[in-house]
Amino acid sequence: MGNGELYFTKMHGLGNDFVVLDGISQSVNLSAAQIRQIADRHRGVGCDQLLLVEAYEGDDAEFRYRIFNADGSEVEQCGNGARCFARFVYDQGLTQNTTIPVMTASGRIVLQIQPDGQVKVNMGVPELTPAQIPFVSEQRQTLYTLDVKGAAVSLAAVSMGNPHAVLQVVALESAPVATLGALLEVHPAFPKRVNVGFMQVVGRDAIRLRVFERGCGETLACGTGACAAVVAGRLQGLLDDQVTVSLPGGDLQIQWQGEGQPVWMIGPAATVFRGTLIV
Ligand SMILES: N[C@@H](CCC[C@H](N)C(=O)O)C(=O)O
Repeated sequence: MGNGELYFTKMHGLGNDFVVLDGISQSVNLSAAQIRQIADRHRGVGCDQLLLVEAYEGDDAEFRYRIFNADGSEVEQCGNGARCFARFVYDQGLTQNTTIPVMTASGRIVLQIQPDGQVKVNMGVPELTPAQIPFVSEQRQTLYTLDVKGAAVSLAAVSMGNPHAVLQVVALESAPVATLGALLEVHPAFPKRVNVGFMQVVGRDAIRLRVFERGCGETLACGTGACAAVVAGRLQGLLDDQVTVSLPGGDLQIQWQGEGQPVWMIGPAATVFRGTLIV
């Protein structure tokens, strides 16, 4: 640290907050330690994830965007981040298009800026094969049972490009999000660690959700977590194909027609401030 400056934008999607860096107009090469410092809420700007926007050379996408958790780890996908990325490249004049294909570490996704300013995202087809999540199991099941410190925990396992465990709870307020979330994040059954969602089913078209995110702890909202929860709930026969997911930071609309189909997410993205980082 201490030998350069980087322009950044602070954004959030339902309180899941991001430092967004334009890696097209400036050169960005950050170590994991520098990302941890930027994400630090006392010694840095503070964020759940850092998003890096880059040019993409191929024909099938306009941009590439990379996602780093607050602990410095690079990850595959981020739903709230995708919406903020779309607003960022559009509002900064990096594109004039309102339909924006972008390459992520888990493949191509397509973002659509809506007339009301919200962003609709095709989040791709969920992956349910254990080895692809990755999750250690001989066969695919709707629900798995894991031993967590001697207790049997029932959960669904879904990848939205990144790995998710989804647990159903009766009362969200008293769910052991911090304790059980932290234990499951590093459970050996998830070799790349996991995001852990606690889902309360309110009706066939509504759930409440809290997510303990891999690499940063509980956040106010998790877009891929909302998608994974709807997939898990649909596969258990609990939900219809259009679901309002209420997170601590606000609501997302999630649609999933079923096996082999992509998950659609609609939600807001907000810009909070811009500034200069000393790195
Ligand atoms: N907040 C994100 C997910 C960010 C990445 C996640 N913590 C992981 O490690 O996979 C979202 O909105 O999806």
